[in-house]
Amino acid sequence: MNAQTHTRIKFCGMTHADDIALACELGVDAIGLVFAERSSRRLTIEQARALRAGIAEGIEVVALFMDNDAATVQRVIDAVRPTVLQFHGREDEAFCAAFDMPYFKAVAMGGDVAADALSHHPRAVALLLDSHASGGAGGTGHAFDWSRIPRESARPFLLAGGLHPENIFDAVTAVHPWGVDVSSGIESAPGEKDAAKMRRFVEEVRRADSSER
Ligand SMILES: O=C(O)c1ccccc1N[C@@H]1O[C@H](COP(=O)(O)O)[C@@H](O)[C@H]1O
Repeated sequence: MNAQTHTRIKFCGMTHADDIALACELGVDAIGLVFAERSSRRLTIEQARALRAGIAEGIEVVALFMDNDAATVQRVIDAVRPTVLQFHGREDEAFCAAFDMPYFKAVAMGGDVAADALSHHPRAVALLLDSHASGGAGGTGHAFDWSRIPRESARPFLLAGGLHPENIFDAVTAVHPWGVDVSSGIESAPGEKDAAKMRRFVEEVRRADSSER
């Protein structure tokens, strides 16, 4: 039995104000804005500032970076005012912690997973387990083998990678993550969120939460 009754939900790669309004209405916990250079969901600072204005109070605003330089990260912090940073590349702990903000750090679960992978980045608020191999890029849209998640980890983690409305119930009931993070699984095309998928994703997480009580 899982003591946690509310799995946190992060919708990532939001690019349109009306999708953000729906995400807020659906009660997600966090909204991700992407600044990774090679992403089809990448925003300019001006776009992100406009979208940020539509994010309801109390919802975490997560700025996602992948090996961006420190000056870019600081510019985004100053202009967009995220509440959490997410580092999805090869950033080391000193880099991630230098901005003096809460952060999520992506851990590559797709290749050889080091036995102590979940003990890295002790200052991260949560680790984010994604399906890319070490050194590769995240946001692949593919799931990894969830049985690779070390059972003894006491760290909070967000499950990510290839989640969608059809597999999220199984994911939550099998893995009991602190939170889940989804991008392509609630889209109709890269960067284009799908309202029906967004709704079903949230419903399925809440159905899994109820079944755990
Ligand atoms: O969303 C992106 O475009 C992205 C770009 C570069 C690195 C990570 C990215 N997104 C994150 O990737 C995972 C999994 O995404 P998906 O659901 O499999 O599409 C998730 O943590 C996103 O935040």
